[in-house]
Amino acid sequence: MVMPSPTPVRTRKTKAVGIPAVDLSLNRSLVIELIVKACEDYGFFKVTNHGINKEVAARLEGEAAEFFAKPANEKQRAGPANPFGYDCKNIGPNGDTGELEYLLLQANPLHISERSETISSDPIEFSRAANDYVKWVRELTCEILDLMAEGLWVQDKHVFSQLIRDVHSDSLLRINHYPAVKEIREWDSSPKAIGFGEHSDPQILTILRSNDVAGLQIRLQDALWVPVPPDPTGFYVIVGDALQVLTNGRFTSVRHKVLASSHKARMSMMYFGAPKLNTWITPLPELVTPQNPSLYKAFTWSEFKKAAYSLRLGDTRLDLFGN
Ligand SMILES: C=C1C[C@]23C[C@@]1(O)CC[C@H]2[C@@]12CC[C@H](O)[C@@](C)(C(=O)O1)[C@H]2[C@@H]3C(=O)O
Ligand SMILES: O=C(O)CCC(=O)C(=O)O
Ligand SMILES: [Fe+2]
Repeated sequence: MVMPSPTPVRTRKTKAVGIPAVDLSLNRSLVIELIVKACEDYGFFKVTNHGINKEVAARLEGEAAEFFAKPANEKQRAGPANPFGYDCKNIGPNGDTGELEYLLLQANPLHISERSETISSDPIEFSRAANDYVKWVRELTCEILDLMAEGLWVQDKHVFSQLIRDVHSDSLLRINHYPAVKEIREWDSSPKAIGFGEHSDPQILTILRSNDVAGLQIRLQDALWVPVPPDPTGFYVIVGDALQVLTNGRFTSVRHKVLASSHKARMSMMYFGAPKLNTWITPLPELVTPQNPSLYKAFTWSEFKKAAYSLRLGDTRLDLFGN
């Protein structure tokens, strides 16, 4: 009998590229320069020295781990996610699937505390942990958006962050759990299971934090995929479609995906910063010039969301709104 070769076979094209990292404690003008460059080249970067106490993420991660460890029938009490709550393997309303289970919540205290009743036997503790996390991560999102606005030389430095700060902002909190894969055959050339398929995030900015388990990959502009090393001490920043439009294409929303291929479960927590539903999303006037005419038609966040939810996960929805 011929045994399979023990040599790992590369099934997809990936590239060994360093992910941009920005130390937020550095000099402000250097931080701004690094952020703008990362958003133009990658639509993605890591932040370190962000000022968020590690206990804040650890508490929510602990609460979520307790929830995901429950028997399936108990978890289903918090679902299905249409669009909010718990779900397993189904992503969105149009037949997309992945090797994960998740909680998807609106990032406001009332919604979180109502939902906590079906998520935890100690709902007060769960909602405290989730609301605390959201509060800190929203601050970080706004700080980064202000740095971006400054780097783009727009007049109103809070032009992006005020959209997220609005009490009626449509921001979301998502906690994904990718169960461990029982057997990984290094020599197996079959494609790795898709945890979360290729897509861009529709919102303005996503702040992602994961445990120490790999799986996330981003797609570069030359279409090569880059694995993102997990770092529970940092936060990854993802430019969303709405920020691409607001910056008239100067920042690009990054396509990303998660491969489910580890012996250990991956847990990730995403805060998706979004405006309120009736906000107009249109390129900032400062970024529209005769040399750079507006690339997009004006639309409301509600119209864009409706389009996103009528499409599949991997579809490029911005094509529908181009000039
Ligand atoms: C297939 C879908 C799932 C999604 C809504 C959509 O119709 C297309 C966008 C998807 C996405 C990706 C980023 C976020 O995880 C998410 C919550 C979002 O706002 O857009 C998901 C949506 C979802 O899982 O409901
Ligand atoms: O789970 C992850 O690491 C990323 C998930 C993701 O991209 C999403 O939920 O939109
Ligand atoms: Fe995403």
